[in-house]
Amino acid sequence: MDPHAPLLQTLQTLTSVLPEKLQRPRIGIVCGSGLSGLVESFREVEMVPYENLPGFARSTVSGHKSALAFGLLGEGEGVPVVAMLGRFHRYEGHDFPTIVYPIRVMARLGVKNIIITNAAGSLNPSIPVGTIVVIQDHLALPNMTGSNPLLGPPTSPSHARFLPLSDAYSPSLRRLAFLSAHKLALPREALAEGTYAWVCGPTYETPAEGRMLRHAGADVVGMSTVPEVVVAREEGMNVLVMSLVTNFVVIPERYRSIRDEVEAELLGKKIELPKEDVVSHDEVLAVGRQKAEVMKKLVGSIVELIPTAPDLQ
Ligand SMILES: O=P(O)(O)O[C@@H]1C[C@H](O)[C@@H](CO)O1
Ligand SMILES: Nc1nc2[nH]cnc2c(=O)[nH]1
Repeated sequence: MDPHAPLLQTLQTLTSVLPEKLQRPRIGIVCGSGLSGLVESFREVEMVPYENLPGFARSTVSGHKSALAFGLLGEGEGVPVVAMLGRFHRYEGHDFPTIVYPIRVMARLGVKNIIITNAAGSLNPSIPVGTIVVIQDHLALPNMTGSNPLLGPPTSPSHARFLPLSDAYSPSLRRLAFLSAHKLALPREALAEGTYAWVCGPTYETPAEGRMLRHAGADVVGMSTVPEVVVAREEGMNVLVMSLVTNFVVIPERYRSIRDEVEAELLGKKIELPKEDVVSHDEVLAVGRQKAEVMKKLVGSIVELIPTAPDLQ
């Protein structure tokens, strides 16, 4: 896809369908798997299906809708926001310009701060299922091995050819996440800080892959987000990422030994087998539903605080 061609048309379509007060959202939100319920706290919502927007693909993953939601969030007049209800993943077969196209649209609408959510597996025994992890850094194997979302000519002459990512995750926005958790009286363990590993998917990790990512310093792993972060940074946005831990990545301390089992069997002995877990997308969506309310409140509170932070304007 030529990423430039439909941008103007997308913007014209949005201007023609949106009331004036929703046309310049200040904050963008990306809803991860099972987290589209975030839109329930918007007021004066206008939904624009992706199929009506030139350049937008359709999400094919359950737990992801296919619409942009515009609305007002927070007390008083409210802050104009736009949310992606459904994102595009590389494993669905979308190319990078398509995956990040909505982020480029948000940037042209005037979004300066973006809150990206996702569902992720925990690699860290001290980060249990249900925790919301405020991401401080990432490990992107695809970026490092030839599948970087910025491959190819820059989309704009104003974009840096070599984008630094050492400052990708805004400390000011991360601060607001923890302040909000305090304001909402969430227990301390509801939130954690950590590093997100991006893998292409759609396969979940083998135990050896999970172990490697853990040893490499990742706390959670998922199949999205990093392309959006990279492009949001290229577009000059401040980025906050919050991962909802929906499962533990299966990393057994030791492998089940088929040889031991056979040898025991031959000696007439019985071996106690450890329970073997496998992760499923249904489990991922179920935890998303359980934690939807907390995530909604947290995002709402952060959105309300952003206009009060001078360095985020
Ligand atoms: O879109 P996100 O990253 O929230 O979705 C995660 C990663 C896969 O798309 C899916 C796997 O269960 O959930
Ligand atoms: N790669 C990956 N993505 C996920 N999304 C939700 N859980 C997981 C997981 O365990 N691994």
